[in-house]
Amino acid sequence: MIKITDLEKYYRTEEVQTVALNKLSFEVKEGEFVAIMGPSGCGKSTLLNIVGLLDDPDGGTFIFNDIDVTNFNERKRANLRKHNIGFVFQSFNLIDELTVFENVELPLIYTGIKPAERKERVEKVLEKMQIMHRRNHFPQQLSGGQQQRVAIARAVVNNPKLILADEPTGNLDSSNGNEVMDLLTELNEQGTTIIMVTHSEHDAKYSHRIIRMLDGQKVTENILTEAL
Ligand SMILES: Nc1ncnc2c1ncn2[C@@H]1O[C@H](COP(=O)(O)OP(=O)(O)OP(=O)(O)O)[C@@H](O)[C@H]1O
Repeated sequence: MIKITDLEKYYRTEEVQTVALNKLSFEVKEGEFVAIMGPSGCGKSTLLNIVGLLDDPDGGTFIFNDIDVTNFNERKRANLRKHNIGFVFQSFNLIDELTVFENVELPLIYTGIKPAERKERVEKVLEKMQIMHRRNHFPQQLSGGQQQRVAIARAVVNNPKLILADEPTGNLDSSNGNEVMDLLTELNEQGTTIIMVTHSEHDAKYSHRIIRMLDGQKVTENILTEAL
């Protein structure tokens, strides 16, 4: 599904140039659950932004679903992104002014789904995430664990092939964190490919494979289990 070869990304300010990704290469197959680990500043978020088609690399190639997307412009990237990729962030990134239902409905509006079908799909995913009883609440009225369940509902409502999760349990206690990891595992078992950045060895154990990074490069890879 993903083939990255010699990926490079630089950040330039007037005085200095930071190498965020230094000829990084790896592959992720459809159905895999991959964890990415490494110290602060090693380039994990930069990598996730490129894989999520939110940013473009300065060198190397990126193949997504057999398409070379390395030089896609923003319009083409956005189109591919909204149909194929769901995002889950550490800080949930829900819109405070919208209800639970409206937050989850938003990606369906972007992809042009009609209201009746939107209602059906949002309700189905809220049921699945066991948050239906809070459908008319606003994010601030929910616990952290509930907010992350809403964020996962929003990430999956368009049935993306790929979920990118950036420290999804970073703001949760261990019981809510485990619940989120169980949800991600369940989605993976149903066929969704997952790439998760984490600082937690505990969370990384839910994955099939751990890629460890240092200074913008891959240093090791541990295979834990085979993907289904
Ligand atoms: N917008 C930016 N401008 C300048 N430098 C940046 C920018 N974004 C990231 N960097 C630098 O690029 C390098 C990689 O950053 P990145 O955020 O990808 O690391 P990370 O592994 O995700 O870190 P963390 O675990 O702390 O989130 C760091 O040295 C960082 O300071």
